[in-house]
Amino acid sequence: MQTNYLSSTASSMNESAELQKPLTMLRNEGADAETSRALSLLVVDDDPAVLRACCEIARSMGYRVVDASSVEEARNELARQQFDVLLLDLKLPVYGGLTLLDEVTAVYPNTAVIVMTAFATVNNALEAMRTGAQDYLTKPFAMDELTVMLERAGNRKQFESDSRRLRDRTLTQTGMIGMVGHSSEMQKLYRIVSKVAFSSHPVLIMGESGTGKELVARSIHANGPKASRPFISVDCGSLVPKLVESELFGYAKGAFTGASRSRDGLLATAGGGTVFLDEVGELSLELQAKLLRALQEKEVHPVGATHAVPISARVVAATNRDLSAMVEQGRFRKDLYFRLNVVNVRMPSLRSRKQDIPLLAAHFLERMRKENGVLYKFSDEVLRVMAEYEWPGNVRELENAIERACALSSGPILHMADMPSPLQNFSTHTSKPSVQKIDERRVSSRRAADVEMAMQVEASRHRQIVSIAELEKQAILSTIRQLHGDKLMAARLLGIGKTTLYRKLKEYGIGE
Ligand SMILES: Nc1ncnc2c1ncn2[C@@H]1O[C@H](COP(=O)(O)OP(=O)(O)OP(=O)(O)O)[C@@H](O)[C@H]1O
Repeated sequence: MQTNYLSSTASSMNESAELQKPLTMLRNEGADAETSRALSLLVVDDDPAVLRACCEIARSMGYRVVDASSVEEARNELARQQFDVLLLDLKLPVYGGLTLLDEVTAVYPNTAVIVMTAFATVNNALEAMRTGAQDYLTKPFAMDELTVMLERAGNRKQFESDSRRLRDRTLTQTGMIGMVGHSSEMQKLYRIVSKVAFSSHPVLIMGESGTGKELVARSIHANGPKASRPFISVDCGSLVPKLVESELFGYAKGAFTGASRSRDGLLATAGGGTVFLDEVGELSLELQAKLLRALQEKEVHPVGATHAVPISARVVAATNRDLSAMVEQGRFRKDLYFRLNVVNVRMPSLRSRKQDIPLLAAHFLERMRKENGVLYKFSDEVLRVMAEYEWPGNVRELENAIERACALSSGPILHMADMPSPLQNFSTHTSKPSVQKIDERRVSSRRAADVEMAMQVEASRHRQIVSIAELEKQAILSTIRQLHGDKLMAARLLGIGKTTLYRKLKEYGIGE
Protein backbone atom coordinates (compact mmCIF):
# COMPACT_ATOMS: atom_id res chain seq x y z
CA MET A 1 0.00 0.00 0.00
CA GLN A 2 1.12 3.49 -0.69
CA THR A 3 1.92 5.36 2.50
CA ASN A 4 -0.03 8.58 2.81
CA TYR A 5 1.75 11.32 4.67
CA LEU A 6 -0.20 14.04 6.39
CA SER A 7 1.52 17.32 5.92
CA SER A 8 0.37 20.64 4.55
CA THR A 9 0.03 18.90 1.18
CA ALA A 10 -2.37 16.25 2.45
CA SER A 11 -5.64 16.21 0.59
CA SER A 12 -7.33 12.97 -0.41
CA MET A 13 -8.13 10.12 1.92
CA ASN A 14 -9.34 7.82 -0.81
CA GLU A 15 -6.17 5.80 -1.14
CA SER A 16 -6.45 4.47 2.38
CA ALA A 17 -9.70 2.63 2.02
CA GLU A 18 -8.90 0.17 4.79
CA LEU A 19 -8.44 3.01 7.22
CA GLN A 20 -11.93 4.22 6.49
CA LYS A 21 -13.59 1.23 8.09
CA PRO A 22 -15.22 2.17 11.39
CA LEU A 23 -13.29 0.82 14.32
CA THR A 24 -15.47 -1.14 16.64
CA MET A 25 -12.78 -0.73 19.27
CA LEU A 26 -13.93 2.81 19.86
CA ARG A 27 -17.19 1.45 21.12
CA ASN A 28 -17.60 -1.11 23.78
CA GLU A 29 -19.51 -3.97 22.19
CA GLY A 30 -22.06 -5.44 24.49
CA ALA A 31 -21.60 -2.70 27.03
CA ASP A 32 -24.31 -0.50 28.38
CA ALA A 33 -25.53 2.63 26.62
CA GLU A 34 -23.27 4.92 28.63
CA THR A 35 -20.06 3.15 27.69
CA SER A 36 -21.04 2.43 24.09
CA ARG A 37 -21.15 6.10 23.06
CA ALA A 38 -18.64 7.21 20.46
CA LEU A 39 -15.57 8.96 21.82
CA SER A 40 -15.27 12.69 21.15
CA LEU A 41 -12.23 14.32 19.62
CA LEU A 42 -11.20 17.94 19.18
CA VAL A 43 -8.65 18.50 16.40
CA VAL A 44 -6.78 21.81 16.51
CA ASP A 45 -4.55 22.82 13.59
CA ASP A 46 -4.24 26.03 11.60
CA ASP A 47 -3.36 24.12 8.42
CA PRO A 48 -6.73 23.45 6.72
CA ALA A 49 -5.46 20.43 4.74
CA VAL A 50 -4.03 18.67 7.80
CA LEU A 51 -7.10 19.60 9.83
CA ARG A 52 -9.44 18.14 7.23
CA ALA A 53 -7.37 14.97 6.78
CA CYS A 54 -7.13 14.31 10.54
CA CYS A 55 -10.86 14.85 10.96
CA GLU A 56 -11.68 12.47 8.11
CA ILE A 57 -9.48 9.71 9.52
CA ALA A 58 -10.83 10.14 13.03
CA ARG A 59 -14.43 10.09 11.79
CA SER A 60 -13.76 6.94 9.80
CA MET A 61 -12.58 5.38 13.05
CA GLY A 62 -15.84 6.18 14.77
CA TYR A 63 -14.83 9.34 16.67
CA ARG A 64 -17.27 12.26 17.02
CA VAL A 65 -15.05 15.00 15.67
CA VAL A 66 -15.00 18.77 16.17
CA ASP A 67 -12.32 20.94 14.56
CA ALA A 68 -10.74 24.25 15.47
CA SER A 69 -8.07 26.23 13.65
CA SER A 70 -6.88 28.44 16.49
CA VAL A 71 -6.44 28.43 20.26
CA GLU A 72 -9.36 30.84 20.56
CA GLU A 73 -11.68 28.59 18.58
CA ALA A 74 -10.53 25.57 20.57
CA ARG A 75 -11.25 27.37 23.85
CA ASN A 76 -14.79 28.05 22.66
CA GLU A 77 -15.34 24.39 21.75
CA LEU A 78 -13.89 23.26 25.08
CA ALA A 79 -16.23 25.59 26.91
CA ARG A 80 -19.15 23.98 25.10
CA GLN A 81 -18.33 20.32 25.74
CA GLN A 82 -15.76 18.06 27.28
CA PHE A 83 -13.65 15.98 24.87
CA ASP A 84 -12.25 12.52 25.37
CA VAL A 85 -9.24 13.24 23.18
CA LEU A 86 -7.52 16.40 21.94
CA LEU A 87 -5.30 16.27 18.85
CA LEU A 88 -3.30 19.46 19.08
CA ASP A 89 -0.83 21.11 16.75
CA LEU A 90 1.83 22.83 18.82
CA LYS A 91 2.65 25.47 16.24
CA LEU A 92 -0.45 27.63 16.45
CA PRO A 93 -0.49 31.38 15.86
CA VAL A 94 -0.77 33.92 18.68
CA TYR A 95 -0.88 31.74 21.83
CA GLY A 96 0.79 28.54 20.64
CA GLY A 97 -0.34 25.00 21.32
CA LEU A 98 1.62 24.65 24.57
CA THR A 99 -0.54 27.35 26.16
CA LEU A 100 -3.67 25.44 25.26
CA LEU A 101 -2.11 22.21 26.47
CA ASP A 102 -1.39 23.83 29.86
CA GLU A 103 -5.01 24.93 30.14
CA VAL A 104 -6.43 21.59 29.09
CA THR A 105 -4.28 19.53 31.46
CA ALA A 106 -5.22 21.86 34.33
CA VAL A 107 -8.94 22.23 33.61
CA TYR A 108 -9.81 18.99 31.79
CA PRO A 109 -7.47 16.37 33.25
CA ASN A 110 -9.59 13.57 31.78
CA THR A 111 -8.93 14.69 28.21
CA ALA A 112 -6.16 12.67 26.59
CA VAL A 113 -3.87 14.90 24.53
CA ILE A 114 -1.86 13.96 21.46
CA VAL A 115 0.38 16.71 20.17
CA MET A 116 1.53 17.23 16.59
CA THR A 117 4.77 18.93 15.87
CA ALA A 118 7.28 19.51 13.09
CA PHE A 119 10.53 17.60 13.36
CA ALA A 120 12.43 20.80 13.98
CA THR A 121 10.42 21.44 17.12
CA VAL A 122 10.58 17.96 18.61
CA ASN A 123 11.87 19.52 21.82
CA ASN A 124 8.47 21.13 22.16
CA ALA A 125 6.91 17.71 21.88
CA LEU A 126 9.06 16.48 24.72
CA GLU A 127 8.09 19.55 26.71
CA ALA A 128 4.46 18.77 25.89
CA MET A 129 4.82 15.18 27.08
CA ARG A 130 6.25 16.51 30.33
CA THR A 131 3.30 18.87 30.66
CA GLY A 132 0.79 16.06 30.32
CA ALA A 133 0.39 15.11 26.65
CA GLN A 134 0.15 11.36 26.27
CA ASP A 135 1.59 10.94 22.80
CA TYR A 136 3.12 12.97 20.03
CA LEU A 137 3.26 12.83 16.26
CA THR A 138 6.07 14.34 14.24
CA LYS A 139 4.93 16.03 11.03
CA PRO A 140 4.69 14.86 8.33
CA PHE A 141 3.22 11.63 9.64
CA ALA A 142 1.66 8.65 7.89
CA MET A 143 -2.05 8.01 8.20
CA ASP A 144 -1.24 4.72 9.83
CA GLU A 145 0.68 6.55 12.57
CA LEU A 146 -2.27 8.81 13.28
CA THR A 147 -4.61 5.82 13.29
CA VAL A 148 -2.41 4.01 15.79
CA MET A 149 -2.26 7.08 18.07
CA LEU A 150 -6.01 7.61 17.96
CA GLU A 151 -6.57 3.92 18.46
CA ARG A 152 -4.30 3.96 21.49
CA ALA A 153 -6.01 7.02 22.93
CA GLY A 154 -9.37 5.34 22.28
CA ASN A 155 -8.23 2.21 24.06
CA ARG A 156 -7.05 4.24 27.03
CA LYS A 157 -10.35 6.09 27.32
CA GLN A 158 -12.21 2.84 26.90
CA PHE A 159 -10.02 1.34 29.58
CA GLU A 160 -10.87 4.12 32.00
CA SER A 161 -14.62 3.75 31.57
CA ASP A 162 -14.50 -0.05 31.48
CA SER A 163 -12.36 -0.22 34.60
CA ARG A 164 -14.83 1.97 36.45
CA ARG A 165 -17.56 -0.45 35.43
CA LEU A 166 -15.47 -3.48 36.16
CA ARG A 167 -14.40 -2.26 39.57
CA ASP A 168 -18.03 -2.39 40.62
CA ARG A 169 -18.28 -5.99 39.63
CA THR A 170 -16.52 -8.74 41.46
CA LEU A 171 -13.78 -10.36 39.47
CA THR A 172 -14.01 -13.59 41.34
CA GLN A 173 -17.67 -14.48 41.38
CA THR A 174 -19.08 -14.63 44.88
CA GLY A 175 -19.23 -18.15 46.18
CA MET A 176 -17.22 -19.60 43.31
CA ILE A 177 -13.97 -20.83 44.74
CA GLY A 178 -11.24 -18.86 43.00
CA MET A 179 -13.07 -18.92 39.68
CA VAL A 180 -12.34 -16.00 37.44
CA GLY A 181 -14.22 -15.12 34.28
CA HIS A 182 -17.40 -13.32 33.32
CA SER A 183 -17.99 -14.53 29.77
CA SER A 184 -21.50 -15.76 29.04
CA GLU A 185 -20.15 -19.34 29.17
CA MET A 186 -18.88 -18.79 32.70
CA GLN A 187 -22.04 -16.99 33.78
CA LYS A 188 -23.99 -20.03 32.64
CA LEU A 189 -21.62 -22.26 34.58
CA TYR A 190 -22.02 -20.20 37.77
CA ARG A 191 -25.79 -20.48 37.46
CA ILE A 192 -25.62 -24.28 37.08
CA VAL A 193 -23.17 -24.57 39.98
CA SER A 194 -25.32 -22.57 42.38
CA LYS A 195 -28.37 -24.59 41.35
CA VAL A 196 -26.85 -28.06 41.69
CA ALA A 197 -25.03 -27.18 44.91
CA PHE A 198 -28.26 -27.48 46.86
CA SER A 199 -29.13 -31.00 45.73
CA SER A 200 -27.28 -34.12 46.75
CA HIS A 201 -27.35 -35.79 43.33
CA PRO A 202 -24.12 -37.02 41.80
CA VAL A 203 -22.58 -34.59 39.32
CA LEU A 204 -20.42 -35.41 36.32
CA ILE A 205 -18.15 -32.58 35.20
CA MET A 206 -16.84 -32.98 31.67
CA GLY A 207 -14.25 -30.90 29.94
CA GLU A 208 -10.74 -30.67 28.62
CA SER A 209 -7.80 -30.80 30.95
CA GLY A 210 -7.08 -27.55 32.76
CA THR A 211 -10.52 -26.01 32.27
CA GLY A 212 -11.21 -25.84 36.01
CA LYS A 213 -13.19 -29.01 36.70
CA GLU A 214 -11.80 -29.34 40.20
CA LEU A 215 -12.57 -25.69 40.95
CA VAL A 216 -16.16 -26.33 39.91
CA ALA A 217 -16.36 -29.39 42.15
CA ARG A 218 -15.05 -27.32 45.05
CA SER A 219 -17.55 -24.56 44.29
CA ILE A 220 -20.44 -27.02 44.22
CA HIS A 221 -19.33 -28.23 47.62
CA ALA A 222 -18.73 -24.77 49.04
CA ASN A 223 -22.12 -23.50 47.88
CA GLY A 224 -24.07 -26.45 49.24
CA PRO A 225 -25.64 -27.00 52.65
CA LYS A 226 -22.80 -29.35 53.68
CA ALA A 227 -20.00 -26.87 53.00
CA SER A 228 -18.61 -27.31 56.51
CA ARG A 229 -18.10 -31.06 55.93
CA PRO A 230 -14.95 -32.38 54.22
CA PHE A 231 -14.19 -32.07 50.52
CA ILE A 232 -11.97 -34.94 49.51
CA SER A 233 -10.32 -35.20 46.12
CA VAL A 234 -9.18 -38.54 44.69
CA ASP A 235 -7.22 -38.69 41.45
CA CYS A 236 -8.37 -41.99 40.01
CA GLY A 237 -5.84 -41.73 37.19
CA SER A 238 -2.68 -41.27 39.21
CA LEU A 239 -3.04 -44.22 41.60
CA VAL A 240 -2.65 -47.91 40.85
CA PRO A 241 -6.06 -49.69 40.97
CA LYS A 242 -5.37 -51.51 44.24
CA LEU A 243 -4.49 -48.26 45.95
CA VAL A 244 -7.59 -46.51 44.56
CA GLU A 245 -9.68 -49.33 45.94
CA SER A 246 -8.25 -49.16 49.46
CA GLU A 247 -8.30 -45.35 49.40
CA LEU A 248 -11.94 -45.18 48.36
CA PHE A 249 -13.43 -48.13 50.18
CA GLY A 250 -11.02 -48.66 53.09
CA TYR A 251 -9.53 -51.94 54.25
CA ALA A 252 -9.69 -54.35 57.17
CA LYS A 253 -6.74 -55.22 59.38
CA GLY A 254 -4.62 -57.91 57.68
CA ALA A 255 -6.32 -57.40 54.29
CA PHE A 256 -2.88 -57.19 52.68
CA THR A 257 0.76 -57.06 53.75
CA GLY A 258 1.31 -53.93 55.76
CA ALA A 259 -2.36 -53.47 56.74
CA SER A 260 -1.56 -53.60 60.45
CA ARG A 261 -4.89 -52.01 61.33
CA SER A 262 -8.17 -51.38 59.58
CA ARG A 263 -8.85 -48.06 57.93
CA ASP A 264 -12.00 -46.36 56.68
CA GLY A 265 -12.08 -45.37 53.04
CA LEU A 266 -12.53 -41.82 51.84
CA LEU A 267 -16.16 -42.39 50.84
CA ALA A 268 -16.87 -43.13 54.49
CA THR A 269 -14.59 -40.57 56.12
CA ALA A 270 -16.07 -37.77 54.02
CA GLY A 271 -19.20 -38.12 56.18
CA GLY A 272 -21.83 -35.91 54.61
CA GLY A 273 -19.20 -34.03 52.63
CA THR A 274 -18.13 -34.39 49.00
CA VAL A 275 -15.82 -36.92 47.38
CA PHE A 276 -14.41 -35.63 44.12
CA LEU A 277 -13.45 -38.46 41.77
CA ASP A 278 -11.09 -36.83 39.31
CA GLU A 279 -10.35 -38.70 36.05
CA VAL A 280 -13.13 -41.15 36.80
CA GLY A 281 -12.76 -42.57 33.28
CA GLU A 282 -9.47 -44.13 34.39
CA LEU A 283 -11.13 -46.50 36.89
CA SER A 284 -10.79 -50.20 36.04
CA LEU A 285 -13.98 -52.07 35.16
CA GLU A 286 -13.67 -53.95 38.44
CA LEU A 287 -13.56 -50.76 40.47
CA GLN A 288 -16.35 -49.27 38.41
CA ALA A 289 -18.55 -52.18 39.51
CA LYS A 290 -17.59 -51.66 43.13
CA LEU A 291 -18.26 -47.92 42.93
CA LEU A 292 -21.64 -48.49 41.31
CA ARG A 293 -22.60 -50.83 44.12
CA ALA A 294 -21.48 -48.34 46.73
CA LEU A 295 -23.55 -45.57 45.14
CA GLN A 296 -26.61 -47.74 44.79
CA GLU A 297 -26.50 -49.27 48.24
CA LYS A 298 -25.07 -46.25 50.02
CA GLU A 299 -22.50 -48.43 51.72
CA VAL A 300 -19.00 -49.65 51.00
CA HIS A 301 -17.28 -52.96 51.61
CA PRO A 302 -13.72 -52.29 52.75
CA VAL A 303 -11.05 -54.56 51.24
CA GLY A 304 -10.85 -57.78 53.24
CA ALA A 305 -13.77 -56.86 55.50
CA THR A 306 -16.88 -58.94 56.03
CA HIS A 307 -19.05 -56.02 57.04
CA ALA A 308 -20.35 -52.98 55.11
CA VAL A 309 -19.80 -49.35 56.15
CA PRO A 310 -22.60 -46.83 55.46
CA ILE A 311 -21.71 -43.77 53.39
CA SER A 312 -23.49 -40.43 53.01
CA ALA A 313 -20.97 -38.48 50.92
CA ARG A 314 -21.99 -36.78 47.74
CA VAL A 315 -20.01 -37.91 44.72
CA VAL A 316 -18.86 -35.40 42.14
CA ALA A 317 -16.89 -36.97 39.30
CA ALA A 318 -14.87 -35.41 36.52
CA THR A 319 -13.36 -36.57 33.29
CA ASN A 320 -11.63 -35.20 30.22
CA ARG A 321 -12.54 -38.37 28.30
CA ASP A 322 -15.61 -38.90 26.17
CA LEU A 323 -17.35 -41.25 28.60
CA SER A 324 -20.27 -42.00 26.29
CA ALA A 325 -17.78 -43.17 23.63
CA MET A 326 -16.07 -45.28 26.28
CA VAL A 327 -19.45 -46.77 27.13
CA GLU A 328 -19.94 -47.64 23.44
CA GLN A 329 -16.53 -49.29 23.39
CA GLY A 330 -17.32 -51.27 26.54
CA ARG A 331 -14.60 -49.52 28.52
CA PHE A 332 -16.94 -47.75 30.92
CA ARG A 333 -20.02 -49.24 32.54
CA LYS A 334 -23.21 -47.81 31.15
CA ASP A 335 -25.06 -48.11 34.49
CA LEU A 336 -22.29 -46.26 36.32
CA TYR A 337 -22.25 -43.61 33.61
CA PHE A 338 -25.96 -42.98 34.15
CA ARG A 339 -25.56 -43.06 37.92
CA LEU A 340 -22.76 -40.44 37.88
CA ASN A 341 -24.31 -38.36 35.15
CA VAL A 342 -27.48 -37.34 37.01
CA VAL A 343 -26.36 -33.74 36.69
CA ASN A 344 -24.01 -32.94 33.85
CA VAL A 345 -21.72 -29.92 33.80
CA ARG A 346 -19.73 -29.14 30.68
CA MET A 347 -16.66 -26.96 31.06
CA PRO A 348 -15.99 -24.45 28.27
CA SER A 349 -12.49 -24.52 26.81
CA LEU A 350 -10.48 -21.33 27.22
CA ARG A 351 -10.37 -20.77 23.45
CA SER A 352 -14.18 -20.70 23.41
CA ARG A 353 -14.20 -17.85 25.92
CA LYS A 354 -11.21 -15.79 24.91
CA GLN A 355 -12.80 -12.68 26.39
CA ASP A 356 -11.91 -14.11 29.81
CA ILE A 357 -8.18 -14.23 29.04
CA PRO A 358 -7.59 -10.63 30.20
CA LEU A 359 -9.17 -11.26 33.58
CA LEU A 360 -7.43 -14.57 34.06
CA ALA A 361 -4.06 -13.18 33.00
CA ALA A 362 -4.53 -10.24 35.36
CA HIS A 363 -5.52 -12.58 38.14
CA PHE A 364 -2.44 -14.79 37.78
CA LEU A 365 -0.11 -11.84 37.29
CA GLU A 366 -1.44 -10.15 40.39
CA ARG A 367 -0.82 -13.33 42.35
CA MET A 368 2.80 -13.37 41.13
CA ARG A 369 3.16 -9.67 41.96
CA LYS A 370 2.07 -10.37 45.50
CA GLU A 371 4.19 -13.49 45.86
CA ASN A 372 7.40 -11.98 44.47
CA GLY A 373 6.85 -8.33 45.34
CA VAL A 374 7.60 -7.34 41.73
CA LEU A 375 5.26 -5.15 39.66
CA TYR A 376 5.30 -7.41 36.62
CA LYS A 377 3.84 -6.20 33.33
CA PHE A 378 3.31 -7.94 30.02
CA SER A 379 5.11 -6.65 26.94
CA ASP A 380 2.83 -5.66 24.05
CA GLU A 381 3.79 -8.77 22.09
CA VAL A 382 3.04 -11.05 25.05
CA LEU A 383 -0.34 -9.36 25.43
CA ARG A 384 -1.09 -9.92 21.76
CA VAL A 385 0.00 -13.54 21.75
CA MET A 386 -1.89 -14.38 24.94
CA ALA A 387 -5.06 -12.92 23.45
CA GLU A 388 -4.73 -14.82 20.17
CA TYR A 389 -3.19 -18.16 21.18
CA GLU A 390 -5.53 -21.18 21.28
CA TRP A 391 -4.50 -22.47 24.76
CA PRO A 392 -4.87 -26.24 24.25
CA GLY A 393 -3.99 -26.71 27.93
CA ASN A 394 -6.66 -24.17 28.88
CA VAL A 395 -6.47 -22.15 32.09
CA ARG A 396 -3.74 -24.34 33.56
CA GLU A 397 -1.51 -23.61 30.55
CA LEU A 398 -2.14 -19.89 30.90
CA GLU A 399 -1.40 -20.01 34.61
CA ASN A 400 1.81 -21.99 34.08
CA ALA A 401 2.94 -19.72 31.24
CA ILE A 402 2.61 -16.64 33.43
CA GLU A 403 4.31 -18.26 36.40
CA ARG A 404 7.16 -19.40 34.19
CA ALA A 405 7.54 -15.98 32.60
CA CYS A 406 7.73 -14.35 36.04
CA ALA A 407 10.33 -16.87 37.15
CA LEU A 408 12.49 -16.39 34.05
CA SER A 409 12.17 -12.68 33.41
CA SER A 410 15.18 -10.55 34.21
CA GLY A 411 13.02 -7.53 35.02
CA PRO A 412 9.42 -6.58 35.63
CA ILE A 413 8.50 -6.64 31.92
CA LEU A 414 7.56 -10.11 30.72
CA HIS A 415 8.81 -10.63 27.17
CA MET A 416 8.09 -13.33 24.59
CA ALA A 417 11.47 -14.93 25.38
CA ASP A 418 10.20 -15.60 28.90
CA MET A 419 7.12 -17.45 27.64
CA PRO A 420 6.98 -21.22 26.96
CA SER A 421 8.06 -22.36 23.49
CA PRO A 422 4.56 -23.09 22.08
CA LEU A 423 3.71 -19.42 22.61
CA GLN A 424 7.05 -18.30 21.18
CA ASN A 425 6.43 -20.42 18.10
CA PHE A 426 2.95 -19.01 17.78
CA SER A 427 4.37 -15.52 18.08
CA THR A 428 6.91 -16.18 15.32
CA HIS A 429 4.23 -17.47 12.98
CA THR A 430 1.83 -14.65 13.61
CA SER A 431 4.13 -11.69 14.01
CA LYS A 432 4.16 -10.42 10.43
CA PRO A 433 1.84 -7.45 10.57
CA SER A 434 0.57 -6.60 7.11
CA VAL A 435 -1.80 -4.02 5.85
CA GLN A 436 -4.35 -6.78 5.13
CA LYS A 437 -4.17 -7.76 8.77
CA ILE A 438 -4.94 -4.28 10.02
CA ASP A 439 -8.41 -5.17 11.27
CA GLU A 440 -7.10 -8.28 13.01
CA ARG A 441 -4.47 -6.15 14.68
CA ARG A 442 -7.14 -3.77 15.87
CA VAL A 443 -9.07 -6.62 17.42
CA SER A 444 -5.96 -8.00 19.03
CA SER A 445 -4.91 -4.59 20.28
CA ARG A 446 -8.37 -4.33 21.81
CA ARG A 447 -7.79 -7.65 23.56
CA ALA A 448 -4.36 -6.51 24.67
CA ALA A 449 -5.94 -3.38 26.06
CA ASP A 450 -8.41 -5.60 27.87
CA VAL A 451 -5.57 -7.50 29.53
CA GLU A 452 -3.92 -4.24 30.50
CA MET A 453 -7.22 -2.94 31.83
CA ALA A 454 -8.03 -6.06 33.78
CA MET A 455 -4.53 -6.05 35.22
CA GLN A 456 -4.91 -2.55 36.47
CA VAL A 457 -8.32 -3.31 37.93
CA GLU A 458 -6.95 -6.45 39.54
CA ALA A 459 -4.00 -4.46 40.86
CA SER A 460 -6.28 -1.78 42.21
CA ARG A 461 -8.07 -4.41 44.24
CA HIS A 462 -4.84 -5.22 45.99
CA ARG A 463 -3.39 -1.75 45.96
CA GLN A 464 -0.57 -1.43 48.44
CA ILE A 465 1.77 1.35 49.40
CA VAL A 466 4.49 1.59 46.77
CA SER A 467 7.95 2.85 47.66
CA ILE A 468 9.46 5.92 45.98
CA ALA A 469 12.18 3.70 44.52
CA GLU A 470 9.53 1.47 42.95
CA LEU A 471 7.69 4.50 41.56
CA GLU A 472 10.93 5.79 40.08
CA LYS A 473 11.62 2.40 38.53
CA GLN A 474 8.14 2.23 37.03
CA ALA A 475 8.45 5.78 35.68
CA ILE A 476 11.74 4.96 33.99
CA LEU A 477 10.61 1.65 32.55
CA SER A 478 7.28 2.90 31.31
CA THR A 479 8.89 5.96 29.67
CA ILE A 480 11.37 3.74 27.83
CA ARG A 481 8.52 1.52 26.77
CA GLN A 482 6.43 4.43 25.54
CA LEU A 483 9.40 5.65 23.55
CA HIS A 484 9.89 2.19 22.05
CA GLY A 485 13.23 1.66 23.77
CA ASP A 486 14.75 5.08 23.02
CA LYS A 487 16.74 5.45 26.24
CA LEU A 488 18.38 8.71 25.26
CA MET A 489 15.02 10.34 24.71
CA ALA A 490 13.70 8.75 27.89
CA ALA A 491 16.56 10.25 29.91
CA ARG A 492 15.83 13.70 28.45
CA LEU A 493 12.12 13.39 29.10
CA LEU A 494 12.66 12.26 32.64
CA GLY A 495 15.11 15.08 33.26
CA ILE A 496 17.98 12.77 34.23
CA GLY A 497 21.37 12.19 32.64
CA LYS A 498 22.05 9.32 30.28
CA THR A 499 24.60 7.82 32.69
CA THR A 500 22.13 7.95 35.55
CA LEU A 501 19.55 6.19 33.44
CA TYR A 502 21.96 3.42 32.47
CA ARG A 503 23.07 3.07 36.09
CA LYS A 504 19.45 2.74 37.21
CA LEU A 505 18.71 0.15 34.53
CA LYS A 506 21.73 -1.82 35.69
CA GLU A 507 20.41 -1.64 39.26
CA TYR A 508 17.11 -3.09 38.05
CA GLY A 509 18.99 -5.89 36.37
CA ILE A 510 18.06 -4.71 32.87
CA GLY A 511 20.90 -4.80 30.39
CA GLU A 512 21.17 -3.38 26.91
N1 LIG B 1 -11.96 -20.03 36.00
C1 LIG B 1 -10.78 -20.12 36.61
N2 LIG B 1 -10.35 -19.09 37.34
C2 LIG B 1 -9.14 -19.14 37.96
N3 LIG B 1 -8.32 -20.18 37.90
C3 LIG B 1 -8.71 -21.25 37.19
C4 LIG B 1 -9.96 -21.27 36.51
N4 LIG B 1 -10.07 -22.45 35.88
C5 LIG B 1 -8.96 -23.14 36.16
N5 LIG B 1 -8.13 -22.44 36.94
C6 LIG B 1 -6.82 -22.85 37.44
O1 LIG B 1 -6.26 -23.71 36.45
C7 LIG B 1 -5.64 -24.82 37.05
C8 LIG B 1 -6.33 -26.08 36.55
O2 LIG B 1 -7.64 -26.15 37.09
P1 LIG B 1 -8.31 -27.53 37.51
O3 LIG B 1 -7.31 -28.43 38.17
O4 LIG B 1 -9.55 -27.23 38.25
O5 LIG B 1 -8.63 -28.06 36.06
P2 LIG B 1 -9.14 -29.49 35.63
O6 LIG B 1 -10.11 -29.27 34.54
O7 LIG B 1 -9.62 -30.24 36.86
O8 LIG B 1 -7.83 -30.16 35.05
P3 LIG B 1 -7.50 -31.73 34.89
O9 LIG B 1 -8.54 -32.32 34.00
O10 LIG B 1 -6.16 -31.72 34.23
O11 LIG B 1 -7.49 -32.30 36.27
C9 LIG B 1 -5.77 -24.65 38.55
O12 LIG B 1 -4.59 -24.09 39.07
C10 LIG B 1 -6.93 -23.70 38.71
O13 LIG B 1 -6.79 -22.94 39.86
